[in-house]
Amino acid sequence: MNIQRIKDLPPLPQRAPDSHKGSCGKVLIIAGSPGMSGAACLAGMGALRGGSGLVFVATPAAIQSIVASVNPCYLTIPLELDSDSQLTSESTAHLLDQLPGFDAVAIGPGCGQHPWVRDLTVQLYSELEQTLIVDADALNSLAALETPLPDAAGPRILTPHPGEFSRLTNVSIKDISADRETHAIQFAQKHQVVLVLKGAGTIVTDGTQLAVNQTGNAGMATGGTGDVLTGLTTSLAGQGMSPFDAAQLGVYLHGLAGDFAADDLSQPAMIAADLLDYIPDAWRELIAETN
Ligand SMILES: NC(=O)C1=CN([C@@H]2O[C@H](COP(=O)(O)OP(=O)(O)OC[C@H]3O[C@@H](n4cnc5c(N)ncnc54)[C@H](O)[C@@H]3O)[C@@H](O)[C@H]2O)[C@@H](O)CC1
Ligand SMILES: Nc1ncnc2c1ncn2[C@@H]1O[C@H](COP(=O)(O)OP(=O)(O)O)[C@@H](O)[C@H]1O
Ligand SMILES: [Mg+2]
Repeated sequence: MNIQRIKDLPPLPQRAPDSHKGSCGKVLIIAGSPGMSGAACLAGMGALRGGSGLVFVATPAAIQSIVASVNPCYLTIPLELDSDSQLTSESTAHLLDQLPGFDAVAIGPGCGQHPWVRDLTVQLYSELEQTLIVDADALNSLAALETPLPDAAGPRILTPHPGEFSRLTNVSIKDISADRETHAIQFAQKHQVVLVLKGAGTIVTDGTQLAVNQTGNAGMATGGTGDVLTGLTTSLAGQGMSPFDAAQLGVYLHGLAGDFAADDLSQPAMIAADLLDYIPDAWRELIAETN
């Protein structure tokens, strides 16, 4: 199959003067667990900085107050767990009832490898009609399945780093690193997903198109930067961008924010939360370039 190499960025989501929070995308991020509340916060704030009109973060009830206290701009939904680490039936019903109202959904950052994460990931992967961004422990849940990936009811964007991709494919990190493009394209074709293979020169491919990202730097090799990307990509998908375009633009903006952060703060000192403070500069540069 001929692969189309994409060099140009897609058009940016438009924000009409009469836009309101109901027209800029409403997204849901399912993230976090005790000890990893930060991943939920970083992903939620990444979605806010991406431009979403409304961001909801669903997180285990035990850490809801921690997550909510970090930023007042997203809303939180408590996930009630039973003694088997499963969602209670009331909590499942409450979450599923709200799903049709979201424009895009993400699952995985900081969720840990618990039964509720595995079951909810599989259910959303197969049944959600909107774009689903699958990251971190949701990827690990898919990798642990004894069956092939389920058929998906809607577009899927998978955002593994090489370690997660290795678990998904049963190919060693060394072999993946030797030919990142081929492994990414084959996976995207086989599973009909947009695959974002992270790391220096992040690859975005849907199996027919391929973009190799040119922004970003080694200062981004610090915990939590991927969680910010999940939020950003979910936000762009929720603003109506196609899954491939949302992934390509999200990765580009994320890396550009990282480059601005490194310029000001240095690669060693920058941390994931700094990316959130530099996404505005990245947006400004992109908006100026396209005007
Ligand atoms: N503040 C927080 O709450 C944070 C929570 N996190 C969560 O921590 C959990 C574990 O995720 P981790 O990703 O840390 O652990 P993993 O065990 O999934 O992956 C880490 C390993 O993957 C490999 N790897 C990653 N990037 C690579 C690259 N570019 N090239 C080659 N190999 C690479 C390395 O072997 C590395 O040790 C997830 O739920 C994640 O979302 C992290 O996102 C860090 C921040
Ligand atoms: N050397 C690097 N150059 C460019 N980008 C990098 C580099 N190292 C890490 N990144 C980026 O940082 C992010 C790390 O994501 P991930 O490994 O999921 O981190 P975490 O799970 O800790 O949030 C990815 O977007 C990745 O592309
Ligand atoms: Mg990650």
